[in-house]
Amino acid sequence: MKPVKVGLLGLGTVGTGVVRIVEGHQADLFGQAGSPISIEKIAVKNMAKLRNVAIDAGKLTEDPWDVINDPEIDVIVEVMGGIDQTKAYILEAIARGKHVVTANKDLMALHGPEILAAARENRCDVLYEASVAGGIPIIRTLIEGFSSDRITKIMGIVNGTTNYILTKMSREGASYHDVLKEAQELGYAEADPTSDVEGLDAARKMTILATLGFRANVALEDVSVKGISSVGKDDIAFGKRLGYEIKLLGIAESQDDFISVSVQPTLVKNSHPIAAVNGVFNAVYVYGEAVGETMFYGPGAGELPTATSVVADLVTVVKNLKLGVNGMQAASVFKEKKLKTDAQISYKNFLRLHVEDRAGVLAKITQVFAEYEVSLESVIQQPSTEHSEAEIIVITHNASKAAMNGVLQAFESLDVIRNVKSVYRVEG
Ligand SMILES: NC(=O)C1=CN([C@@H]2O[C@H](COP(=O)(O)OP(=O)(O)OC[C@H]3O[C@@H](n4cnc5c(N)ncnc54)[C@H](OP(=O)(O)O)[C@@H]3O)[C@@H](O)[C@H]2O)C=CC1
Ligand SMILES: N[C@@H](CC=O)C(=O)O
Ligand code: NA
Repeated sequence: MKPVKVGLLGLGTVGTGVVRIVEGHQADLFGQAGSPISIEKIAVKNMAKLRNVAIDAGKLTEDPWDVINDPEIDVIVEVMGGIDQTKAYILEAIARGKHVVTANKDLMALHGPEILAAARENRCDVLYEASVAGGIPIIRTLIEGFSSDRITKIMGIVNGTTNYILTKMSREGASYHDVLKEAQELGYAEADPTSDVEGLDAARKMTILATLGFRANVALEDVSVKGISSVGKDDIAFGKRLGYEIKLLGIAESQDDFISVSVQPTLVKNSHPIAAVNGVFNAVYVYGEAVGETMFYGPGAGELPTATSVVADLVTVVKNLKLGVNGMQAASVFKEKKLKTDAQISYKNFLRLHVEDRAGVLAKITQVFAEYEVSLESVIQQPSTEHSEAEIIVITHNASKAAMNGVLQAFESLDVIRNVKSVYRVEG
């Protein structure tokens, strides 16, 4: 039987896993897809590099166009990363009638609608399960599993690198920089890890999840983003004492079709299942009006978990080829996008303030909260290590983002406050 011919763009962490699974699971893949699958060509940056998997050197090329332009290739698997040039390769592949499987969230978050429209027009599949939460089949779940429900909240740990860093900082008191280096060595981090630690990678993934979950085209610029580079060991320790873990959470919410999407370090109550997600593991919590609470858990990065999702998409493409239905999935994005204003977005907050240690300070601070109608759940005061200074920890009830911005601005000119050490969203 003629195999389905695959062209691979990239043979790094994920590409190596794809080769291993396609080679190692041939019989199972054949059983499921109904055709043999053969990797025919592989584009890499440097052909001289030593590889971690046995490869016929004749299959390698340093020019991705050799793969795209090959009329024998049926499916392009893009696991090399990059945005503009990679988009050009993918659009040309689609124009030539090739199906595409990609792990590239950067590309899908920025240009997904354009690429998917081109795919529909050319009756091609473009599948991207590996782009969000590595080995967790969350994209399929949102498109198919929840097609009958209205989703109102998606909350996720969707970046393995930062969860690995925060876990090691919390459990072992490890240094941020040492653990980041370790995550890079393990193949979890992006080529430029700034996008992991500053939250951009998670924001790209939340753009994709919110688009699919709320069925409206959410854009990357709609996501407010804060990363973990300013999270200190003392924040983690304070959180722990109060019964919280700090996690980099992506949070997408929809109320009456008005949506908000954000990524930020968040204090998560220990009793919430997402607080127990550690190391490189990811989890996506989805709340649907009918189904209620659900949560999906698994490895978010790394060679074989990510490649599992890539190859599962490849099997879907081959099954669709058998059925003659490639590129014919119903569009699941059909709603007009309506974004919440800061006055409509509300959540609990944790604040750590360094203040002057004298009578009347607490009253002045609580007065500011009262002026902005922010009510408080708890206030704790303790001596600071600095002379004549006290530390105040406040947890608010749900308060609008607009009101909290007002409070923080007022604190800038409040003489008794020496320093707003940290402000975190609180969940759970
Ligand atoms: N690592 C992970 O856990 C996950 C990664 N992803 C995504 O998967 C993609 C790949 O990630 P990963 O495998 O970690 O990346 P790597 O950096 O490990 O691998 C990239 C591969 O692409 C090749 N490559 C890069 N640029 C070019 C180019 N211009 N022409 C030809 N080949 C090129 C490199 O060649 P050479 O080997 O010669 O340098 C390398 O083989 C990215 O989009 C990433 O965001 C998604 C989920 C998880
Ligand atoms: N760098 C990413 C890789 C997977 O998408 C992460 O750490 O999650
Ligand atoms: Na996934």
